[in-house]
Amino acid sequence: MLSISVPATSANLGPGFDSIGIAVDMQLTLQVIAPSTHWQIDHPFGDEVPHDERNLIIKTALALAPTLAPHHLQMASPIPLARGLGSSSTAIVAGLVLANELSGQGRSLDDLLAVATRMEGHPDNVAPALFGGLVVATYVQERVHAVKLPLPNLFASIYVPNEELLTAASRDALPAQLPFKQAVAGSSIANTLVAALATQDWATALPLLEADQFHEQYRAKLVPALATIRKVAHQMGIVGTYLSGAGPTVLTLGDYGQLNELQQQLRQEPTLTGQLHLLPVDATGVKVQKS
Ligand SMILES: Nc1ncnc2c1ncn2[C@@H]1O[C@H](COP(=O)(O)OP(=O)(O)OP(=O)(O)O)[C@@H](O)[C@H]1O
Ligand SMILES: N[C@@H](CCO)C(=O)O
Repeated sequence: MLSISVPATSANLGPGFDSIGIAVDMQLTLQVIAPSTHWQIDHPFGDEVPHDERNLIIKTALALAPTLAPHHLQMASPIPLARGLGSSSTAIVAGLVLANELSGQGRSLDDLLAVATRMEGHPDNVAPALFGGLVVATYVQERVHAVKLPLPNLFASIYVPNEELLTAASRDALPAQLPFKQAVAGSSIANTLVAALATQDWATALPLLEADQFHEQYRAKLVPALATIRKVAHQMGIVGTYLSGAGPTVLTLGDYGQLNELQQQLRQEPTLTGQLHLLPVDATGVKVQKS
């Protein structure tokens, strides 16, 4: 039996808009049950997510391998939909890897990254979903350039609000243009963040995660939990909180003990009625098992 697992991912890390992402240890798993007369995928998401070839996993697989024979599939995933934890990227990566395995195309992960980025529009979720860890990537002139950085020995405190926020809706909140001065400041902050992440200089990196100029200030009104969690964390001397992907999830990077204490405080906040997770980084990315 073929089994594929793909980690959730958190994009942007503040100023790394559309280009930095980190994989966390929360996995979508996809199993191939058997060949079938038609495509069918069993999953726990109800009618919101299709069970036939309109499903994003199957649509993606057929985009890569249009003549693929139909199969009965089973998907399980604790990754919430449209919450900023890369659910659409996990589906795209699972679909591409499924097609690659079943068709025997033998494409490399770099090749799959190029296809996945074209489908998703930016590489910040799909790159760490494929490679694991912390990845900095860009998509220019139809080419993806991706660099995996040394694995951070960090944990993620993840607050998932109860309400969905579709990426498309969250991108609608962004301005069409940025003043030149703000763009230069944003770029200098992002450059320094990447240098700090690459050298594992957390004292520099963690405050810069909170210094984004590109998107958070425009999206903050959609995600009141961002200000609440930053305030509680700052009162405890903890920095490193940002809007995960397009939101509404809010993520704080840090060490396990510190984040455990943070979560105890967050549980006392009456407005934070969503789910809390405390997870390690996923180092591996997509995994394929054959038995
Ligand atoms: N496992 C899945 N199987 C099929 N479709 C999925 C799956 N996961 C996500 N999707 C589709 O992707 C949509 C969510 O994509 P969207 O880009 O808005 O959010 P996200 O990927 O969870 O967040 P972000 O990109 O900000 O991290 C869902 O509404 C659903 O249509
Ligand atoms: N970089 C993307 C991530 C969600 O796909 C955004 O913030 O809109």
